Amino acid sequence: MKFGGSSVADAARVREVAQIVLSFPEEMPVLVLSAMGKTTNNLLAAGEMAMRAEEGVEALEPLRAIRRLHEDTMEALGTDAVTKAEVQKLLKKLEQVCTGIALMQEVTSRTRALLVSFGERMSTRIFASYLRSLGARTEQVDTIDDMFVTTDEFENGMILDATFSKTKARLTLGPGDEPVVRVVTGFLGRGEKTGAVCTLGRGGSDLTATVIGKALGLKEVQVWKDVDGVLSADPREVEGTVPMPFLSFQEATELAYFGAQVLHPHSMRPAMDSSDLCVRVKNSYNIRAPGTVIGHVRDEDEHKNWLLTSIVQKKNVTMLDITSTRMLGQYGFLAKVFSVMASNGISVDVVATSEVSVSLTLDPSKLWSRDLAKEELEKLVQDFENEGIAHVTVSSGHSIISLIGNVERNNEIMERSFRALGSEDIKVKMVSQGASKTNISLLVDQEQGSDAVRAIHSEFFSK
Ligand SMILES: Nc1ncnc2c1ncn2[C@@H]1O[C@H](COP(=O)(O)OP(=O)(O)O)[C@@H](O)[C@H]1O
Ligand SMILES: N[C@@H](CC(=O)OP(=O)(O)O)C(=O)O
Repeated sequence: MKFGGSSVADAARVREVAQIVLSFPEEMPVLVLSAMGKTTNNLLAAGEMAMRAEEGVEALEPLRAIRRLHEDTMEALGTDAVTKAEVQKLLKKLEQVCTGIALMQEVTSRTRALLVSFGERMSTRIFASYLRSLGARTEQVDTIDDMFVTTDEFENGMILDATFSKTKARLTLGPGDEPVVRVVTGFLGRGEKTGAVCTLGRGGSDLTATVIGKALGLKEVQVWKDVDGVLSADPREVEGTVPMPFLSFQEATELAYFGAQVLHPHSMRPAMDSSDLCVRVKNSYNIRAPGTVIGHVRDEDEHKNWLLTSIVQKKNVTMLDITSTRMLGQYGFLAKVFSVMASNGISVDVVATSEVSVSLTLDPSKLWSRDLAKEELEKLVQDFENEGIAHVTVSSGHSIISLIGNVERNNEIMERSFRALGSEDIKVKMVSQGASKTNISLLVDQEQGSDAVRAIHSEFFSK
């Protein structure tokens, strides 16, 4: 069972979640917890501010907020003295790391990963202590202690195979062992080569949960959030969203990749690799809601009525239009285009080709900062010119609207979507339905992006 930051945001939420966990007396779930509330964001802010700090870093507001939240929570829950001491030690170490950043006037990716790790390391200790106070046998587990092994991208480590055997060994109860609830840190691992603390990328606790599910051969991983499941669109953008009873892993992966914050892009992979593991998205604020089951295939009945699952928007998208009359249609044109992209280390999101041009959208996460993006794009355009691929135009400020649904009925999906967009006078600049069987992508101007999502959502979910 995984509980995200919003589910363990304060003492009251911790009490609620503990009741959810204890309502499964016959089970001894493995719990995966994220940092409390907005602690991860506060830790990142503390790192940035520490770089410019003059006086002692402990005065920095994000650090004060972190200390206040965890001390107040321990006070309210009556945390035992040993755990209190452990958390105080972590808070002290956190301040030392920030002091180091202030002295060095620099915060590296490796340091940021270490910085954010304090969130999950504290939340799991406090939660385990509270469960113990309710009479449950519990054990707090740090995945950075010889359990989750990742590649050495400090803030986006990929899970390495060694993780599965280590996790199985660490969490499997022996024949004589007393049943115990393990409270495991989400989001964290350790780089195989550097041995440095690494994170699995923002939202990575979902991935921690599915990795554990696969390692232990579980039937179900429950991901508890603050919504009734995977919804038909982002509830912060669209009114009247409805929870989906079922999603395939592929739909969930496309949703996450194309911008739905609700699931981590890589979190479905371990579940997809396990023949009988499903993921259930539940709401810790509304435990009666059935939630969304994410599994391999829809059953027949489901499939018959299945049209559109969800609409998701990815903003801040840059598009390249590559026009060449000389090379189009000739063997190797596309290969040349993609080799230029690869040599610049820029990943492509969506492609649409026409008789005389290729349009590519660039994954915004690969364009970290405005000036880097500008330099990077200028070099990219220059490389295309040098390759003699002819004219390239760059345009930014687009949104990709992805329609995750039954692409076998894409005529109906497209016809109704274009009608909805037309009635709002929203212009579609590119359409792409890649190899994916579940995703049709439309490119629109970013300032019309949310209106586009609302118009399509109203067409399919408000009738
Ligand atoms: N299609 C969607 N379905 C459900 N939630 C969505 C969707 N798109 C965006 N969200 C947002 O994702 C949030 C849940 O994801 P997240 O913040 O990662 O939860 P947690 O921190 O509890 O794991 C919701 O509060 C919601 O605002
Ligand atoms: N705390 C980490 C990991 C995570 O998955 O958080 P959440 O479950 O709140 O999305 C983050 O904020 O990215």
